[in-house]
Amino acid sequence: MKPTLVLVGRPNVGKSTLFNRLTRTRDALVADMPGLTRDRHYGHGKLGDRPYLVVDTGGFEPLAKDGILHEMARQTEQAVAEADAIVFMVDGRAGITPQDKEIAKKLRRNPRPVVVAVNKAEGMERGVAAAEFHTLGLGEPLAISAAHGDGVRALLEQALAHFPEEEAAEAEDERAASLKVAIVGRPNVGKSTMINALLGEERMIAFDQPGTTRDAIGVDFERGGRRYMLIDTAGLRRKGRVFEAIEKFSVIKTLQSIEGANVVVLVLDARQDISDQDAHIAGFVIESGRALVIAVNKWDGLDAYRRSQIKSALEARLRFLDFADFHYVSALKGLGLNLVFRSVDAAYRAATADLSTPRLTRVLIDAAARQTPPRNGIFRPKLRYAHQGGRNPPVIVIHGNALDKLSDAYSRYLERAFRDAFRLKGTPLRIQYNTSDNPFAERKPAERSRRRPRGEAARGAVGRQGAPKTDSAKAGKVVKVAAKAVSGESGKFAKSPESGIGKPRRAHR
Ligand SMILES: Nc1nc2c(ncn2[C@@H]2O[C@H](COP(=O)(O)OP(=O)(O)OP(=O)(O)O)[C@@H](O)[C@H]2O)c(=O)[nH]1
Ligand SMILES: Nc1nc2c(ncn2[C@@H]2O[C@H](COP(=O)(O)OP(=O)(O)OP(=O)(O)O)[C@@H](O)[C@H]2O)c(=O)[nH]1
Repeated sequence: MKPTLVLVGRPNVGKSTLFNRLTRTRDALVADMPGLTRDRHYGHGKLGDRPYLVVDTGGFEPLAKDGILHEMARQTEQAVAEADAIVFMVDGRAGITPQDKEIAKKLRRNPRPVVVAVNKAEGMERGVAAAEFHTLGLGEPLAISAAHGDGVRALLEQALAHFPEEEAAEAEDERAASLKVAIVGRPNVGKSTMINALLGEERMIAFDQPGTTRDAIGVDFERGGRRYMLIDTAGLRRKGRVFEAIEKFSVIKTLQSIEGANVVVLVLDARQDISDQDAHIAGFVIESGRALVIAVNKWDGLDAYRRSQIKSALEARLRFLDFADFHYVSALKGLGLNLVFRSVDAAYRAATADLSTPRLTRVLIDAAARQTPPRNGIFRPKLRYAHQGGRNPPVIVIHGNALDKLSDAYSRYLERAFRDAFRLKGTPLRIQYNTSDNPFAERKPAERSRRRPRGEAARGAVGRQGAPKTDSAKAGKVVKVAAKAVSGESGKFAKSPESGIGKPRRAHR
């Protein structure tokens, strides 16, 4: 399982700046999906090949006794208790404050590894910046600059040092005997009721004790002749011979169980409006590349008018989930769960499908024949062939020329064509473009200006020169999804959850 890093520190030390830096590549994956907003508090990151999850706790207020700050402190304490490693951020310019000491006191009692990050240390002598923070009693502090990136790699290396590198285990897991299912959703949507309904009905096979605290508890069960493992999200506890879901909502458990699952069942509450939290959890599932089934719960006792109202509201708000099956269920009455599991199976099949190169290419060529990729300036994108670049989620790599000039709308058109042809229902799908050299890219500027075509076209050609993609284009590898992440790196990041952190230009599921 991916290790989870939790960022703590008093307000304004730079946690969200660091969070953005640690998670910046994720933006490219899920941008451009209508209606999808992202939570600024949790996301994916990578150090080289090593993936991790990161959670920004935002204003940790250990001194608050009641009200909203108290609630925030409670959530932070829960995150700290569930973290794999903690990054404790302090402000190297402000020096130690009483609040820092208070937080340090709590962290010293925590058994998890803690790294002290002394932020805003750019332009300062590293040793000097970090020196006074030794007195926090949490080991060697590291001087960093979240804004400029200095020291961030060393910080990550230290924070992740305790965790073994993930090996090819995941690929093996894919074919494991039982299909791993996570049932997730915000508090009170009925997850526990659903889990109890599932487990209560079914014969228990085994109960896996957690080997370490990082391993989620899983419960095996059989349904319709197939084996599943339900990954613990709601806090499954054994009560005599039955299992009971008891614990309260936990962000980290939710993230980890999504990561550990083959298929995620996202439970929504038909009687409540869709909230940002619902959309954020869904967004995280897509980011993780997990197959997804939606269960709209509490469907019992609603009249026809109310039901149609709810359906159209869901459609409007969750358009970015149109690749997934929606089921309208009642966990309380045990209705509709069979259909949910049928979709779970189908989504997993789609996620792990083998897509043959000849068929992919045929679908691509047919799609291009039905609708030619529109010209973009002087560029006429040309689609040549496609092959599968990965599974779970499926990755389709398309080869051709000037593919970085394809519009988002055309990309979505291609995605629909692949989804229809291969019946890829319930799984995110990633499309990558591998474009051949741009004939203008290698020429010297002088030569280019001599040969410059007129008008729009000329501006297009010159404009490309400074684009961040040029290097990778030369290498014959423009992977569109990655392009923006690079350009979003510098400068100030917005903090609003709606702001999309530097708005990637385009991306694909
Ligand atoms: N000089 C300098 N300023 C920084 C650095 N990192 C963050 N800042 C600034 O510090 C201020 C606070 O940064 P945030 O990332 O919002 O801090 P935070 O800890 O998330 O704050 P809360 O959300 O209130 O908890 C902003 O004005 C940042 O621009 C850094 O490395 N160097
Ligand atoms: N009418 C109706 N009520 C339901 C249904 N499923 C759950 N509920 C009720 O919704 C409430 C919340 O259900 P839980 O199963 O505790 O929800 P949860 O998502 O596990 O909530 P947390 O434990 O807080 O994460 C309870 O009062 C349930 O009885 C349903 O299908 N129909």
